[in-house]
This record gives sequence, structure tokens and C-alpha cells, in this order.
Amino acid sequence: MEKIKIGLIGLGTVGSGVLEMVSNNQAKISNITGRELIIKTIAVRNVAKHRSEVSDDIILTDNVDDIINDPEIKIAVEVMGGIDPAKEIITNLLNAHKHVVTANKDLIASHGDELARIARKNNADLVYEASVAGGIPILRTIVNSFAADEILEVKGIVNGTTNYILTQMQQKKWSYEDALKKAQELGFAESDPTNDVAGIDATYKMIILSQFSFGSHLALDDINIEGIQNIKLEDVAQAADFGYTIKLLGIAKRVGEGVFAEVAPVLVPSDHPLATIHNENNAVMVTGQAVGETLFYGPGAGGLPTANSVLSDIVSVTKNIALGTTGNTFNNYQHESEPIDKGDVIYPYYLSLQMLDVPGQILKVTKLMMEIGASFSQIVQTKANDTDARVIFITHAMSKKQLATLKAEIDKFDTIELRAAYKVLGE
Ligand SMILES: NC(=O)C1=CN([C@@H]2O[C@H](COP(=O)(O)OP(=O)(O)OC[C@H]3O[C@@H](n4cnc5c(N)ncnc54)[C@H](OP(=O)(O)O)[C@@H]3O)[C@@H](O)[C@H]2O)C=CC1
Ligand SMILES: N[C@@H](CC=O)C(=O)O
Repeated sequence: MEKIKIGLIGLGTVGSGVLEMVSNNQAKISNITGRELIIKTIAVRNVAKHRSEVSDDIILTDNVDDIINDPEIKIAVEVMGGIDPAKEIITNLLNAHKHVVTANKDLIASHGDELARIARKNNADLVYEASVAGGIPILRTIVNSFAADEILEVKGIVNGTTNYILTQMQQKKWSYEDALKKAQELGFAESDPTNDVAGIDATYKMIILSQFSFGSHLALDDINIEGIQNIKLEDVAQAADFGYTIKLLGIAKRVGEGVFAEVAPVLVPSDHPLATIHNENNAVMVTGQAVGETLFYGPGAGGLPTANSVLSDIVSVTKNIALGTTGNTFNNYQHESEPIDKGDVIYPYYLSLQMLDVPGQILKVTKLMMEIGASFSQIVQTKANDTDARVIFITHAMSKKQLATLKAEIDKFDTIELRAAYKVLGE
């Protein structure tokens, strides 16, 4: 049987999963592809650290050129992460006519178009199923199963680390810091978890999902991005009392000829399917004009689930090599669509305020709301400390511009502080 030799770059959480899956599932892969897959070379930063994990028949190196310059290697798998030097390495691999499989959403969201052009020029495949929602095969599903439908909205939980943190805060009352530490130990977080908790990782995934769903080319600056760093246990508990669960959601939708996208903590009604997604699991809800609402659920982070998506790409490239059909763009849907003004989209909001506990304070806030044309559906007052009250409003839908005006006006009061404002799904 013909052998296909693979170079693996990175042997961390995902790379180790890829190595394990290729050796454990060889018979099935050969049966499906008619080719034997062999990991010939693995590149890492620190060879000594990995020596015991790799069998003697695999070359372990700290020099990626051993993969780039090896004519026997047909497929390179980049699971090292980050933009530099990953961009240069992938460019060199494609120019050396290697097919590239990557899980690197930072790179694909930022430079995917440029790399796809280089891939096409070299008749090479560039595929990245694992870059969005870990183990959920969402990108190929959109390419194949939504090819003829018009996607109106794609939204969901696309970061495993933050969903894990919020779940522990909700169910076990863990502090944010403890939950983040555990998510890092479990291998869900990026090497620098700032991108996870600040919503950047989810935004990269929404950029890629928007490209596949709407043919758009969004950049980080086009998107409202808010992370979970400031969420307090008291907000999680208060949201639950109102019948909501706080989730970090990515939302992208068509608005006229434009596309609106954002990533933010959102209060999701507790009986909504997205509220039931726990731990590192992800869920992507795709709404098509014809099909209506569909939901794709599964592990969004972790070694083996992500490796399964990488392997699905390796198998697909192997089939293309066998059939002589390499060099086709993974996603070729292109549609001119402008990002729409971020301030115009309306949502109900959860507003958490702390104010001096004396008569007339709440009235000041409700008067401000009236002045900007906003109103509320629910209000709860509790004791914050000896002098202050905590007041929570669930407002009716208002725009980000209205919210910004409300915040600015509240800031003028010495005795009232707006401590949190989160969107509410629904209405
Ligand atoms: N972890 C997850 O659940 C998921 C991760 N991803 C993506 O997969 C990629 C890998 O993530 P993950 O496995 O968690 O990362 P890790 O930090 O666990 O592993 C990174 C690996 O890359 C190696 N590496 C780093 N820089 C270089 C370099 N310059 N040359 C050669 N090797 C290098 C490291 O070597 P050494 O060990 O010697 O330091 C390490 O083995 C990232 O793009 C990530 O965003 C996607 C979906 C899920
Ligand atoms: N850090 C990411 C890993 C998968 O993409 C996450 O937590 O989702």
C-alpha cells in the first residue's frame, strides 16, 4: 500500500492527540483512504522534553526545516499555535508543495486569504477544521450541507475555556481564578489564556465562521469584543435568580447587505439549548433560510477531540492526493458585505448598579432611562453593604449607543455606579 508521510509541528495538547490517533486508527484510515499514513518527523521547541513520548522510528527535531525541506513529506500538520513564526512556516511549507492541516485560528482568521492564495498557487490543500469549535465538524458541515441554503445567523459557544470557567462558577461556586487555573491544567486554554478570557479566541472563530457562512472578510476591529474577566459570582447568582445563565456567546448575522458580529457575555434564558452547554463543550447554532435553526454540539477543546478534527482533515487531504484533486480552496464562498455599525444593534440588557441606599436614587436612573427612550421589564434591589444597595435592572431592547449614553450620565452621579452591563438573549 502506498505510504503518505506526514510532518507534525508541535507535540503539545493537540499534537500528542494527533500522534495517538494516527497510531491507534491506522487500519481504519488505510481502509478508507487506500493509503498508509506515517508520521515521519515531529518538530518541537524542546526535543529533550519529548524524547520519551516518541518512538525511535520517528525523527524528533527542533528544526522545522527538517519537515519543509524533506521531499518525502507530503502533509504537514501545524499544531504549534500563534501567528509568528507559524505564518512563515506555513508559507514555506506551501511553497515547498506540502499540503497543510492546521488548528491555528489566530493565523487563519488574520491571514487565511493570503495563505489560501499561496496554497492555490502551489496546488496544495490548506485545511483547518480544528480551528473552530475543537471536535465539532462545523466548517465542512457549512461548506457541504449549507451549500445551497442562505445562512441568516450563526451563533454559539465557541470557546471551551470560558465555558468551562463559567460552568464551574455557576455549578460549584469556584472563583474565576481557580476555574481558569484548572482549565489551563486540562489543556483547554491557549498558551497565553488572555485570548480566551478576553474573547479574542472566540472572535477569531467567529471571523472564520462568518467567512464560511456569509462569505465575509471581517477583521478584529469590525467586531464588538468583550470577555468574561469582570464577571462576578454575584452576577452569575443574580442572573440565575432571574432565570438566566451567563454564557460567552459569539453572534454573527446578516443585516441587510451587511454582516454584524460580536462576542460578549450574554444572559441566556435557562431553558434555551445554549444554556445547557456545560464545561469545555461548544455548540454552534446555524440558522438557514430554508432549514431553519440547527444546532451542532460537542467538545470545543482538549487533545483527542481536537485531534479528531485534525485527522478528518488529514484523511480528506489524503483522499485528494489519491484522486489528484488537491489545490481547491477549503471555503470558496466570497460575498461582498460590509460590517455594519456596531452601535445600532439592539438588545435587552442586564444592568447591575451599586448606589447609596437612600430614597430617590433609583428614580434618578429610571428618569435617565426615560430621557434616552429606554425602559425596563424587571428590577430587584438587595443590600450591598452597610450604606449601599445593589439594584439590578433587566431593560427592554436598546442600542449600544443608548447604553453608552446611559453609562455616561450615570457616571456623573457620585453615589451611583454602573458595575456591569450584559446583553440578554431574547425579546
Ligand atoms: N488545546 C486545545 O484544546 C485546542 C487547541 N487548538 C489550537 O491548536 C494549536 C496547538 O494548541 P496546543 O496543542 O494546545 O498547544 P500547546 O502549547 O500544548 O503545544 C504547542 C506545541 O508546539 C510546539 N512549538 C511551539 N513553538 C514551536 C516552534 N517555533 N517550533 C516547533 N515547535 C513549536 C511546542 O513545543 P515544546 O513542547 O517543545 O514547547 C509544543 O509542543 C493552537 O493553534 C491552538 O489554538 C485548537 C483547538 C483546541
Ligand atoms: N483555547 C481554546 C482551544 C480551542 O480552540 C478554547 O478554549 O476553546
